[in-house]
Amino acid sequence: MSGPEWESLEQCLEKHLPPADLREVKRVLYGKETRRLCLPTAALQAASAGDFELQGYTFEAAREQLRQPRTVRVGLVQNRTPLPADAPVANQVSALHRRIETIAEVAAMCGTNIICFQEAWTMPFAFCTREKLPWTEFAESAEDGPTTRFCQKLARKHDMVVVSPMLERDATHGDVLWNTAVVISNSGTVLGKTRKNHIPRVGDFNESSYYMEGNLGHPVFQTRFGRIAVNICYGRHHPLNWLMYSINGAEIIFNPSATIGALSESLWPIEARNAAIANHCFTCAINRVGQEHFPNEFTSGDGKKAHQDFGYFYGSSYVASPDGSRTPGLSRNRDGLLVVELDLNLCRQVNDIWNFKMTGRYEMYARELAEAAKPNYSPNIIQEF
Ligand SMILES: NC(=O)NCCC(=O)O
Repeated sequence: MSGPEWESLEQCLEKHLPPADLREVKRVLYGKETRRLCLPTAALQAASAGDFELQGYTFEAAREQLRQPRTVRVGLVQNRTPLPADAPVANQVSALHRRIETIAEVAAMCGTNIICFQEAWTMPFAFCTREKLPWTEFAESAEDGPTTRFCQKLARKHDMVVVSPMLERDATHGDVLWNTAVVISNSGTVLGKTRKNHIPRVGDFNESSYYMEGNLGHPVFQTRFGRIAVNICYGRHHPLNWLMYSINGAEIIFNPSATIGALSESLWPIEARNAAIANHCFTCAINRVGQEHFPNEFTSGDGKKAHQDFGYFYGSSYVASPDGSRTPGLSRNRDGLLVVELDLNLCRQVNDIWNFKMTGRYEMYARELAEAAKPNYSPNIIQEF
């Protein structure tokens, strides 16, 4: 399994394919070509000085007679944890705040309207360890914890909606922890929060030791720049999870993630993209980068020797559009900001072509699922003997 030495699929294709083949391969792999977005020189220089990748693309929609284009710029941030996992908790959080502040500054220079960070962005992804301290100390109030206050400042300063996926401690309701994304309006107001609905129990993803499945359903947030939802990481393997955000009207669904190459790299380009196609919406897949080492060895009951790291977080963040096209991914090995311009009119335009909302047999599925979820359900198999 490749680590940082293999930069990206795109770079590999570009290196090895003659231009005519590359064009055809990209057409098949990525759909209609996304145009590169012209980004300000000052932003490119600041990204280079800050040692992170900056890429920009744009998805176009047809001009309509009665509706103006609904153009929005989203910013996807992928990053390493700047300090080692055994540094003091407060130092790790503040180093991450500083890193994100720098990247958000560049996002603002690129005209970003909605920015989203990676899953549990204020901490190392320590859920592999199953240890409680110090990792539970990274949890904060979603409403007024230091990270939310930090994001409110960013939102106000840059007139930007901020999606902040973090470990939540709900002190009002039994001090319970949740894997949450806080959505902060461009005015700086906390618009609300959403919680991870599906908790992995695979490999070293021992997250159920920390929090339960979310209890807030599938909220969609009406922002000044469009209706958005957040399907946190492992939720992307559940098509019905995407569907429910879409049924509630999401035009853009963010998928902040933390996932490693050995487990999911071959699924990564497919799942969020398929969700964009199936639900006539834009999806934004964000993954963290690098390898995180933990002070103590851990095992996960899967026969592997005790180890101190999770594996390689392969970045590769990208945006997919309702017409099935997608941007190239950010690299597998660098911090990065992907700025993508979307015309939200494309959601309805593709809906009118493919009609998945119209042809979806929701009432039939609802009836059959209600039956299938009963303990005495007997699967509808017809057989000769
Ligand atoms: N963070 C998380 O849910 N990871 C699970 C692994 C995956 O879904 O690829």
